[in-house]
Amino acid sequence: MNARDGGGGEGTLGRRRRFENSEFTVRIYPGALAEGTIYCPVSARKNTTAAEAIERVIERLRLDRTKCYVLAEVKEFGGEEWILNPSDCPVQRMLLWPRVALEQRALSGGDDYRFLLRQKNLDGSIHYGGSLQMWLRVTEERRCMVERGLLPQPEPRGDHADLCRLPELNERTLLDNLRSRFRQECIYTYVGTILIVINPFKFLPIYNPKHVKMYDNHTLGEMEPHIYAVADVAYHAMLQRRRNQCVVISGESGSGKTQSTNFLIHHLTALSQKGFASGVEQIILGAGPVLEVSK
Ligand SMILES: Nc1ncnc2c1ncn2[C@@H]1O[C@H](COP(=O)(O)OP(=O)(O)OP(=O)(O)O)[C@@H](O)[C@H]1O
Repeated sequence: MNARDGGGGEGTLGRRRRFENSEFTVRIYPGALAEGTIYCPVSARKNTTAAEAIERVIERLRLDRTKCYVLAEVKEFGGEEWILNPSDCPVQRMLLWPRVALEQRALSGGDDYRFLLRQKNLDGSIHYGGSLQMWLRVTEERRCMVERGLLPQPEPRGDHADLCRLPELNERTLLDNLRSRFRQECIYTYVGTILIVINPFKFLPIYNPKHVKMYDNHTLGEMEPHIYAVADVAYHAMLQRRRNQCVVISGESGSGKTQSTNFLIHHLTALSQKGFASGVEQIILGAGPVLEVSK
């Protein structure tokens, strides 16, 4: 869970008001209700109700509106599910979770705690549609098949990973597409061979060795947009054409140019060393601050 402050303020009252206005990201796992989606991040405040959060998930994942949905809170992997009333506030429930569940969601440890989206039957009973473990296993297997090129890369619902593929291109559709992807934590979007990055200002678990391997030797656009894909194309073009390659990174101050450069260098050194640590990445990164002062 991440909180973004809604404004200034001083003292206890100010801090409390700021907290009341803080926006949190609640991850809602739709399970079998939305194929290919692990979780749907929803922005919520302390007083956002379960009904409102569900409405946002329905909208984002384009779920069947004729069905009735509820949120279930799980505190133990595979354990009992507590169904929230429509007026319950998920953020308030999350604030009772241990710190590890709130702060280290990308790591292990807090992963037992989560909200699931469940379908409610007409008679009021809950349609469970298989266990979460089973569904996560199926999703993981599908993801592996996509990685190996045996299944096509699914596009986030209603979104385009390449703005060139927007059926109608104007400022509004373009910004809507970027916003919608950003809300699903897809910070990268292509415009042909150009990569747009929106600074998430938070750690995303998309820069690990698994991703380095995943983007190794693929043509641009084949996989979900990523800075590693750009680095990969430049690296292989350099090898094939035996010519220097250039990646231009531009943006306003604080937009993430340095971070993007670091990720780029990380991928290039990982590709060139193929697992052999030579310290070259640290040497190149170490030169960064020196080069930046001469900007
Ligand atoms: N991909 C990213 N993932 C997570 N956080 C990021 C990412 N990109 C940028 N950030 C965050 O944004 C901050 C600013 O990014 P960065 O220093 O790269 O900006 P910059 O464009 O190089 O700024 P300047 O032009 O002022 O040097 C980083 O310290 C980091 O916290």
